[in-house]
Parts: sequence; C-alpha cells; structure tokens
Amino acid sequence: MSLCFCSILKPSFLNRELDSVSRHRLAPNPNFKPYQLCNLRIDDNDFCSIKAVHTDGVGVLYPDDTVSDRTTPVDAQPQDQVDATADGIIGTAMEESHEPPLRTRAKKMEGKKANLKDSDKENRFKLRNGREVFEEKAYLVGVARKGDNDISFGIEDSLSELAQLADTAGLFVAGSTYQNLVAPNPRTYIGSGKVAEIKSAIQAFDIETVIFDDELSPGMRISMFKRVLLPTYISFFEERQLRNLEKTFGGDVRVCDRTALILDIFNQRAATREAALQVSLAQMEYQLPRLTKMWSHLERQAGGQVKGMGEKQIEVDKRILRDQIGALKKEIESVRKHRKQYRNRRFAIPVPVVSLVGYTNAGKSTLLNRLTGADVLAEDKLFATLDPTTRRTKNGKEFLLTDTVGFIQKLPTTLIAAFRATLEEISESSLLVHVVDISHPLAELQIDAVDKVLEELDTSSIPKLIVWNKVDNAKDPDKIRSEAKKNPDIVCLSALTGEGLDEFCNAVQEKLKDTMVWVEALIPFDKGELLSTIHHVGMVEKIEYVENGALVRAHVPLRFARLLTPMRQTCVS
Ligand SMILES: Nc1nc2c(ncn2[C@@H]2O[C@H](COP(=O)(O)OP(=O)(O)OP(=O)(O)O)[C@@H](O)[C@H]2O)c(=O)[nH]1
Ligand SMILES: [Mg+2]
Repeated sequence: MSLCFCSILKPSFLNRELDSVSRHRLAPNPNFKPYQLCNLRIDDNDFCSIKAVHTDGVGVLYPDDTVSDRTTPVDAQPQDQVDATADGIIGTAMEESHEPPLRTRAKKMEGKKANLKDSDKENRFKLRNGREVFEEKAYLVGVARKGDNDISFGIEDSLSELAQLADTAGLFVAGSTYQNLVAPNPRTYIGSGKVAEIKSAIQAFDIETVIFDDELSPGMRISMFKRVLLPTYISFFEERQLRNLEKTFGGDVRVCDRTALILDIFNQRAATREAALQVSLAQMEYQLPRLTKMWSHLERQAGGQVKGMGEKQIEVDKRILRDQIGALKKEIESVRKHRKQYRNRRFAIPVPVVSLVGYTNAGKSTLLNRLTGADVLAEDKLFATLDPTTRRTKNGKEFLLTDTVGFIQKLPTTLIAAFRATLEEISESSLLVHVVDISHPLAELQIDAVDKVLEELDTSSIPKLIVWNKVDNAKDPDKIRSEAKKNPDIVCLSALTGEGLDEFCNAVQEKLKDTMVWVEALIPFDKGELLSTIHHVGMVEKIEYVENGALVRAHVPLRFARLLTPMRQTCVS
C-alpha cells in the first residue's frame, strides 16, 4: 500500500518532535476542533490503514483496499497510544500538556536509532530546547534563471541563505546543487538529468529531506477563465512539481520548498498565541491548493470502484480547511482588537513609536536590548523574533522602540498576509529605523528586499532612518564610517559594542522633530503634569516663568499639541 503524507494540518514539515508544542498553543478555544489525516501502523514495521479523522467521523482504508464509511466512530484511544502508532504525525485531539508523551518520543527515537549505524547514532541526535531531536539530513536544490538580468540574489547566495534557514530549522545540510535553466521545469522544477543526480546524492548521503529554493507548484487546476484569458499557460493542468518529485525520489524522502521551510521555522518559534495563530493560518493557506488530487490514490487503490471519491474527498477536505481558516481569522481578529485597544491606551500618552525593521539577523533585537534594557532573544539564527516587542528607551529623550519580525528575499506572500496584523505596528509608527547588517556581503540586496516588503506594507509616508549595524564586523570599518557621514539619513553603529548609540539617539530625535509640531503655550501653574509630559515626549527649546504660568516653546507630537490647544499662544507648524 502506498503511503500518503496527507495531513491537512501537519504543522511541521520537518522536526516533528516540536509539532505538538505548537499545536497545543493553537488550541486556546475548546470549540476549535483539531483534525489531521494520518498514516497509522499496527505493528512496528507495517502501515495497515490510512485513517482520516474528520469533525463528523472517520474514514478508514483497510489493508485489503476496502474503504469504510466516513461515519465510522472514532475509537477513544489514550493520546499516547495513538501517538505511538502514528508515523510521527500525531493524529488525535490536543491535550493540555505541552510535552508529547515521553514514551512516544522514546519509541519514535528508538525506531530511528535502530536503523542507524553505530557511528551515526551519536551524531544524529541533537539537544534542542532541552530535548533530544533527530537531526535530519537535507539536500538543497536551486535553479539559476538563464538570461535573468534582475539585480537579485545569485543562486549560490540564495542557496547559502537556504542552508542557513535549514540550519535554523534544525536540519543538517549534507549538500546542494543547482541548474541553469531558462525557466524551471513545470513537471519537476529541474531537468531529468538533475533529478537523477539528486537521486544518487540521496542514496550516497542518506538524505531524508530535499529542499527546493523556490516555491514548488502544488498542482492547481487552471480554470477555463484563466485558460481563455491567459493562453500562455503551459497546459490545462499546471504540473504538480512537489508530488512528482516526491514520487520520483520515492520511499521516505520528504520534498519541501523554501516557503514550507520558513513556515516550519515560524512554527517552531511562535512563542505567543497571536504568532501561533498567524503561523497556523499561513500554513493552512499554503496547504489549501496543495490538497488537490491528494486523495486520488483512494480511487486507484479501490480499483476504480469508487470513481469520483477522491474528487469528493478533496472537496470535503477543502471545505473543512476553509472553515478552519475562517475560524482562525476570527480568532486572529479578536486578538488583534485586543492589541489595538492596548495600542490606543499607549497612544493616550503620546510618546513617539519608533519601529525597527530590517532583514532577518541584521541585529534589530540586539539594538532594542541595548537601548531599552529589554531581554528579547537575539541570536545568530534567522527569524529569532516573530512577535513585536515594544519598550521605552532608557537614555535621554523618551521614545518607544518596537522590534519586529525580520524580512527575507522570496518572502512568501501568504506569510506577509498572515502577519499583516502584527506588521500594523510598523505602519502606525512615527519613524521607521531600517537596520542593515553592513558587514554582510549581500547588504545591498538585503536592503532592496526589505524596501520591497515595506512598499507592500504601504509605509511610504513614514519617515525613515537607516542604521548600518555591525560596523565592528565590517572589513573596512573606517570606510563605512566615512561613507555613512556623507548621508544624514544613515547612522553607523554597533549594537554589540555600543559604538554610535548616542549618535543614533540624536538622529532619532532629529527625525522625530520633523514629525512634530512647534508650539508656544502658556501652561498654568496648576497644570504642572502637562509640563512634565512636554519634557517627556517633546523637545523643549525654552521655558519662561511668567506671572500666570510657564511659557513653553517646544516641538511636541501632533496628538499632544491638540491637548495644548486652549493654552497655545502662537502656532507655527
Ligand atoms: N558583530 C556584531 N554582531 C552583532 C551586532 N548586532 C547584532 N549582532 C549579532 O547578530 C546576530 C543577530 O542578532 P539579532 O539581534 O537576533 O538580529 P535580528 O535582526 O533581531 O534577527 P531576527 O529576529 O532573526 O530578524 C546575533 O548573533 C547578534 O549577537 C553588532 O553590532 N556586531
Ligand atoms: Mg530579532
């Protein structure tokens, strides 16, 4: 019987040990019914049935290829029993504990260990987040577009970034390859010769996962409408690269693409409920078009006796998935409302908000920690930060600094869409600080990639300041420093050593001043608290104490200036 990794909600493509942790976070609502499709086995060696758990019943495909009714009731099995029999894909309802049952993990690992040579055993299990995790071997594949004159990442750079992503996801990169093509092969992304070469590499290196640098086509049916309007479409059915490659590589080799890898990292790293919900939404939206034909194996296996069943099942799955997407969107909306209320409360005290944006690993969190004494995770891994953190700066003038999720080239649009709510922080800030890792050989391309995302987020009206970070790590720091001096919008610093931080704070103040309005107001003595707020949030030029109060000349945020209206004497904006 052929196996089908057809889990709708299989949250992690790679490190399954962490799956349950994330899924538990996704179940804050008891009415939020989880369901997965999973491969079950009855003994240690053989898969005996494919079981589909739905909200209204279970469909089971037995070894003799007969198909049960979908309304077969679910056997109430203890969680750990089911986990132990599933092929690494946990297939039952969520439980309260964040830890997968110890017995299950031990059993899964024992199985893997047993298949390894002694020399491999010690090296393949790594401690991650206090847990022993099996480190899968990955092989990376890319396509260099011939005649592509775009100023973008070269294939080798793109593959080395993919290797960093794989490392962040906890994979061991055993090798990589690429092919020069005018356009990716619609059936298999790469040519047949390359496919054969990768097959040999899979055997030679004992590869478990092959990762492609671009998003592989899921195999969507092209509608008649598109066919008529867009005759350049290659065929009636867009080829299914992912499934074709899986079939070709065969066995247990998993095929995934850059988007799936990024989603997996996000899934592992989502630390708050909002982030977990957003990642889950992105995963479902990524999965939806990939459900096509997933069930066609049922028709084949049933000898064509249940013609149309696969098609029907896809529709059912899609409907369920769409319902889940709808429910998730509602949950995200309610979390978002909460966040908005919090933001509004924050706005009541009109301290300017400065958002740190930039390419992943540029040093945003390190800068936030330096300036605010926060303790945000900052490490040499991609996508260390997923949730925005806002803190008040400690030195000199006050402003709120917000750390945000990093960007990357080829950022999946599903992810941008899912994180749009979080990224609202960016579009509502008074100033954007674009943090660049100036020591990175591809700094310029990274700047372009970030600018592209910022454009998508419609931030053109917000003033920007550019920070050239990691100057301590640059090949020629003096040259960088003198280059930066030539441009008033650029500050050169090192968040690690502290060099240039004062200049940075001054530059932020100058930029913020441009966003403020000039006021001259007479503050009565009994409104002393207004005077201290002006000191906090604005820039006071002069205070004169006169008979009936303090005459203040200052730059203040527009919202605060409105509060001062009754007391203003003259106003030049
Ligand atoms: N040499 C040097 N290293 C730095 C500097 N700033 C940050 N780093 C290092 O760069 C790595 C990434 O820093 P983070 O602050 O996590 O980067 P980030 O932009 O928040 O990354 P994401 O959250 O993944 O988007 C860490 O290992 C930091 O120690 C710097 O000024 N100099
Ligand atoms: Mg960060």
